[in-house]
Order: sequence, then structure tokens, then C-alpha cells
Amino acid sequence: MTKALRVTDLAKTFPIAHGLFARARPGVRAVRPVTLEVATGETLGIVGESGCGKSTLARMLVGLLAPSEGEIEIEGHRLNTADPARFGRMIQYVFQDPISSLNPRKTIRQVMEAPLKRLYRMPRAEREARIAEIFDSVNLRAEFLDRYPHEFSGGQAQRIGIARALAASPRILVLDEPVSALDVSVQAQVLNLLARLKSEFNLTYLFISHDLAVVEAVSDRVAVLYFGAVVEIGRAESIFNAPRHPYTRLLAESAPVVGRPLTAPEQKGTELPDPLNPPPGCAFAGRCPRATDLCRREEPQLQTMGEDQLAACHHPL
Ligand SMILES: Nc1ncnc2c1ncn2[C@@H]1O[C@H](COP(=O)(O)OP(=O)(O)OP(=O)(O)O)[C@@H](O)[C@H]1O
Repeated sequence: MTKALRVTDLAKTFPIAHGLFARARPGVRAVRPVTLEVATGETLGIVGESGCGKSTLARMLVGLLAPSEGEIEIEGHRLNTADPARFGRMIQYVFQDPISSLNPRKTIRQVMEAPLKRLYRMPRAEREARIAEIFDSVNLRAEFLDRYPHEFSGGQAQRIGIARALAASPRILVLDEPVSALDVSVQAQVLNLLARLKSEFNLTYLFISHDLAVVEAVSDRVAVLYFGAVVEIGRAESIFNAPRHPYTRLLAESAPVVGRPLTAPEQKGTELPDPLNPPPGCAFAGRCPRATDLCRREEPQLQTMGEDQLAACHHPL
């Protein structure tokens, strides 16, 4: 199968801007080297608790944030933040909160036109035709184009966010908690719309969410992030029903109900390690019932655990 996305050793360290130790310390390692591939037409779910690096990874993938290390390739073309237009034509971001991501003083038409002008230098008549076509695809009425972002409900606003992303004719959408802010009934409509658009435009999705039930429903494969690194990746049914990493099991057991957010159950030592002072071995060792001295000493690398399943664990389940 062709690869839509190939990410190799992609990492981000934020420098510490102020303070006495600014020079001496290496910075916050928000994303440790991540390597993964996504096939054309696939949905890869990305899950992890707050602070595990999901947004930082997403922002690097769409070219909004320069990586500290590593490479991003889409359909075989290597992308660089120095060429943002090329990024924009290949991969687009759909935000969790579409209203606050839109400029309140611009009409929806201006919002929709911006990527067509910037990325394609499209003439006016062509822009209008393209916007009409996309609005039709996402079930939005043409009269909405002359209104302002605050005039829309959550579900309509998210459809506008999706329409804006699609205007750029990308190959891949990075959906960052796209339904988390919506009522459950509206969530289902937006998820159905996303499924239809995916086949209509032959898209590939990266679907980031706290909500494991939603991720399980929409994903072909799932990557589990912990402390900035992928600790397990595999087919959705394996990740949820036969996880090999103890952290994945902890997550799966703690979120059995639709709409329940992703938080590990209260137990001794639920704290994430200090990102300024990471432990030498496995970042999960302090919370893991299977941890041994080896885990506290050596960081485990992703290893094949079964068909299309990898986990980074010295003592897998
Ligand atoms: N601009 C920044 N400067 C310094 N540290 C940052 C910056 N952005 C993120 N971080 C740190 O990087 C780590 C990962 O943050 P990130 O926002 O990517 O996580 P997340 O999984 O998206 O969390 P959430 O679900 O709460 O948005 C955190 O420790 C965070 O404090």
C-alpha cells in the first residue's frame, strides 16, 4: 500500500527561555524521536494524556512548528517549514475549537478564500466555484459565506473548520480533538461527515483525541503517546483488546464508556515524570506494576510484538 505520510525521528525540544539554568539545561523534550508511517486512506488515531506531546506533534506535522530533529515526507516528498505553502497544499489542521481559531473580523468567505489565494494564487471566479463546491460537500448553505464566525453553532463552526482545511485540497487532515467540544449528538454527525469526506476526497486522517471510544470507532490503527514518545502502535482492535504495553492497558481499562475522557485511574504515583529532568530508563516505570531494575535503567525501544503491532516495553503483557 502507498504511504501517505512517513515521519522519521521527529522530535521537539523547547528551549528554556529564562532563568539561571537556561543555558545549562537541555530544555523541555515535548516530543522524543517519533517514527511512523500512515498508509493512503488510513485513519491513524493518536491518544495520550494531557501533556504527552499530542499538540506539539500535530503542529510539527502541519508545518506550524519547526522540528528540532527529524523528517516529514508526504507521498514521497520531503517537507520543510521553510516552504509553508508546500506543507499547506499537502496537509491541513482542523482545530478543536473552530470559532476561536477563526479571525472574528473576517467573514467566512474571506476565511475560505485565504488558502486559495495564498497556496494556489487562484483567480476570483475559480475561487468562488471551489468554495461553492466545498460548502456543498460539507452541507453548509451558501448564505453562510457572508456571516462572521461567532454567528454559528459548534457543529456548524466545526463544518466550516473542516471546509477551510479542505479548500487547500490537502492529501492529509490532522484532526486535533475535532469533536471534543461538541454535544454527543452533533459529534456523531461530524464523525459521519468526516467518514464520507475521507472516501469522497481519498483523504488520510490523523485523529488526535483524549476520547478512547471515539478513537476506537474511527481508527484503523492507533498510536499511544506517553511522555512525548510512541509507546505502542498497532491495529485499533489489538490496541484496545490485546495491548502489549502496560500503559495502553491502563488507558483501555480506565475509559470503557463513550465520551469518557482519557485519564489514568487514581493510583500511587500517577504523576508524569518531570520533562525538565527525565528519568534514565522507561518513563512509565514509576507507575508500572511490572517495572524492574532494567526498566529504571534502560529506555525500551519499540519492538515488533505481533502482526503490525509494536510496543516499547522490557516486560510486555
Ligand atoms: N511552547 C512551549 N514551550 C515550552 N514547553 C512547551 C511548549 N509547548 C508545549 N510544551 C511542553 O511540552 C509537553 C507536551 O505538550 P503538548 O501541548 O504537546 O501536550 P498535549 O498532549 O497536546 O497536551 P493537551 O492535551 O493538554 O493539549 C508538555 O510538557 C508541555 O508543557
